Amino acid sequence: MQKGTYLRNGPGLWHIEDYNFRHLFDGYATLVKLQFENGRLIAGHRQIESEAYKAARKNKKVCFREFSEVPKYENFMAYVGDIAKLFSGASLTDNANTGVVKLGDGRVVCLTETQKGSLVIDPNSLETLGRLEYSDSLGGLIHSAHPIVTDAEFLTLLPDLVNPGYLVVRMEPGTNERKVIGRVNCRNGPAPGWVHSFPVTEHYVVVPEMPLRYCAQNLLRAEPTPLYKFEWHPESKAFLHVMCKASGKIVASVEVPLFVTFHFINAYEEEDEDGRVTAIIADCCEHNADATILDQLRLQNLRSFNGNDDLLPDARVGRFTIPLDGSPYGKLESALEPDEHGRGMDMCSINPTKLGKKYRYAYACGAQRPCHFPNTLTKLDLVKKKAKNWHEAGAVPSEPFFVARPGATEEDDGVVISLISEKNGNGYALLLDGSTFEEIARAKLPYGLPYGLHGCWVPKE
Ligand SMILES: CC1=C[C@H](O/C=C(C)\C=C\C2=C(C)CCCC2(C)C)OC1=O
Ligand SMILES: CC(/C=C/C=O)=C\C=C\O
Ligand SMILES: [Fe+2]
Repeated sequence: MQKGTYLRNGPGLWHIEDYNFRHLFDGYATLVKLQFENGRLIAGHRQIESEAYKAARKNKKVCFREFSEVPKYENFMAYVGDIAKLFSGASLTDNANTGVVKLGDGRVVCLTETQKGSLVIDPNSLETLGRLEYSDSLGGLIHSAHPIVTDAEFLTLLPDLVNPGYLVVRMEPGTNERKVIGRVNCRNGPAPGWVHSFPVTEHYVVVPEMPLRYCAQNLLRAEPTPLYKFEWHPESKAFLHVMCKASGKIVASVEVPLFVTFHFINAYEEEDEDGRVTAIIADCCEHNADATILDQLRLQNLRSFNGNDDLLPDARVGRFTIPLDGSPYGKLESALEPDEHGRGMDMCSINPTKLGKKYRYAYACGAQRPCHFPNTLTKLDLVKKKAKNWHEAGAVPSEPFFVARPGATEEDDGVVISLISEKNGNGYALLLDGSTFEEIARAKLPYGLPYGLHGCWVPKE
């Protein structure tokens, strides 16, 4: 196996003193590393030292606005003061608990939905080095938690809550300056749809406009609503916009069936026999247009599985077809029969060399029911429309992360890394063969780790 370090980020600490958080996404970020070297594995974990985390530790209470937790105000004036700080972003969290990416210039950055929560870390010591201060003046407070990162660029979306739309921006390695590629105006709705992630093809950026939209009112609330900072607007419909990366021009903007997704898997350009691009295909982990998955990720629900009740809402690989011939509608279908993966589907990865290109395989978490949370690792063959599943009773695996074998020519030639939380609270690192999906190795960890979200690979130079 290639020498290098797998890093995984995620919310990992869900209490301050005796106050317990309610939602999975509220936890203070915990970074985990698995360092592969000369056939040995060195593991470690560390809390990310965000301002939000440090302030909570110091003051023994929540001090910033997290995903659903907000500071408890001593009096009405304190509340009003905090609302004012919301508009400047000062009261928003920088708890970078969602993902971790390696930029083309070697910096490793942990991210969340807030722009201020872009924190540079040391991949060896896991030390928090400081904030990535964007040097442009694009402003805004939020961005997509999943930028598209390659050695050549960092692409992301900046939702505009005032004038509903999205800026598509690009940052070059070695700089902190995002430059605007173009802007998409929302087709409908009081606010932009949530953009936790978005897909790209070789030449285009796909901007999703989900009917699960940001909600300014919910942002101001002290108590969480069932959809947290969002609102479900089926009447506002759903759209996908396609922007040319080189010119910033919108080449398609189609209405699609209602959908709910956190994670796009990949996208690519479909060509006719003359090599002309006729359509864009975009795949995502789609929750059957049901936003209740967000509330299902409350810790009380996740921790209350009794072995019998089946509470995980159905999900599938949603495949969008976006025609580029000016037609007003796009299609949404299941890319394979959802029963292939137990009707659970999230936390996906692909071979990064296939980013934006026609691809065959994806790795994700599926379900072996009954369950409350995705509990299998699944390899999806999107050509044969088949899935191969890994499952161990009572275990919860985190996102399967694909690392190609050096010199590989086949798409699935590599290993899949996942961290497994066992029923008894212990945990281990699991390596599956990317091709056969059989176990290659497992390494028991000296202590259990919290569930985590997204990872990246930092090769050893
Ligand atoms: C995972 C994961 C974490 C996460 O969100 C965390 C925050 C702090 C999100 C905050 C917000 C929104 C979700 C909507 C708009 C406002 C704002 C408060 C920034 O989301 C995840 O999926
Ligand atoms: C854990 C999850 C979403 C994470 C977002 O980053 C979804 C699980 C759903 O089935
Ligand atoms: Fe995510």
